[in-house]
Amino acid sequence: MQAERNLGRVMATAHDPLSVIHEVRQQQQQLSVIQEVQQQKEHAEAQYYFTLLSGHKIPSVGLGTWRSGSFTAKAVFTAIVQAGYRHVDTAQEYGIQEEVGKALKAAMQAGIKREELVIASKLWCTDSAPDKVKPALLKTLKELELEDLDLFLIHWPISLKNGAHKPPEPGDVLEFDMEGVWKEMENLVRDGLVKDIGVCNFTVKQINRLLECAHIKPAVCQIEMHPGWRNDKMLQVCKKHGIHVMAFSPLGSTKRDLMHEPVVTKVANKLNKTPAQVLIRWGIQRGATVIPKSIHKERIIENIQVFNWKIPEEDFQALSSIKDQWRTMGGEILFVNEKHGPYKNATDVWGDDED
Ligand SMILES: NC(=O)C1=CN([C@@H]2O[C@H](COP(=O)(O)OP(=O)(O)OC[C@H]3O[C@@H](n4cnc5c(N)ncnc54)[C@H](OP(=O)(O)O)[C@@H]3O)[C@@H](O)[C@H]2O)C=CC1
Ligand SMILES: O=C1CO[C@H](CO)[C@@H](O)[C@@H]1O
Repeated sequence: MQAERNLGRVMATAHDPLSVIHEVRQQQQQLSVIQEVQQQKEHAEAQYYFTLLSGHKIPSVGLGTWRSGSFTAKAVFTAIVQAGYRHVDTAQEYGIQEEVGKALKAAMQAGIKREELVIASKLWCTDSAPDKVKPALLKTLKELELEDLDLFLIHWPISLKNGAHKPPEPGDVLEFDMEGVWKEMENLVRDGLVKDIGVCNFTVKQINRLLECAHIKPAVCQIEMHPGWRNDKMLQVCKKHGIHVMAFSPLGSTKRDLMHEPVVTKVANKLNKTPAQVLIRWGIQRGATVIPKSIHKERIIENIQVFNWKIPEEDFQALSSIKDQWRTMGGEILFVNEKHGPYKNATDVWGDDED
């Protein structure tokens, strides 16, 4: 608009015809750059959101906060105010929700509106019992200093007793009342405390069981997903039911060096992007929201520069062909190979809960 006004002013006031032509050309160039930037911005914004079953929008990139420790508040504030993130993923279990809350408050004081933000948290296993769901949510809201939450997820399809060991021991595991817990999750939506509800780490069988008893379908299923653990079956099943997938540990977390995987570095070099950007973009192109964690400003910014470019089909296929497939999440917390845990082993997706 400003360039258009300037252009009009030049036309109206200039006397020398040659200088008028020169200035008009300059202004036209300026105008087309502005238009291009505006189009790119709109394009990036359009790419930044997916729509959930409820009709609410969810960003395709969010900031992960697990293990962010004392750097959490700074990382969250940087992500929102300096890097343009509008989605933060956290959990009661991470022990940093008060830090997240401080950063959200500061971001809102800096002019970000609450309704622009999608804040997700999770119900920890020691609260995975019907009578504990609402108190757990209220505690989370208090820590985050929010009146409502955008997304509340069952963290694991498992119930643990209070004071369970970390990692839990077999004697810590209780019967998981999926139907009862989900009913209480639904009540949170009805009470206006939560906009959308969902699950994490569910197996295909558990998703199917949940769909049989749910009155409100899970909007989101958060699972480990990256080229080293594609999780194809879960992705397919979720897509079939319109459940949006949120990919955790998209960079391989701290256990898997995906950023030096030859195919990842090859594609990154070819596209002139970083390995992290290629991994994040790969998840988005599969239709998922991706939640990389970083406490470093330059990486936080880098990890959201994943719009206005695409991984070409042949490179996408190459990234989707890594043979060595295993989840980074599981073994260390005894959810894998545990009688009551969801998975039989690190490559199982169906789960043994009904075997
Ligand atoms: N629902 C669930 O059960 C689970 C949910 N999650 C969620 O998913 C989020 C992401 O997963 P997470 O396991 O943390 O792992 P990520 O795959 O996001 O990897 C995080 C690691 O990558 C580093 N890193 C980040 N960006 C870059 C970059 N551009 N270049 C190089 N290194 C980088 C980080 O270091 P640094 O911080 O030093 O930059 C950190 O060591 C979690 O934080 C959590 O919110 C995770 C696991 C389970
Ligand atoms: O999100 C996650 C990260 O931290 C937890 C352990 O404390 C995991 O269980 C989990 O799934």
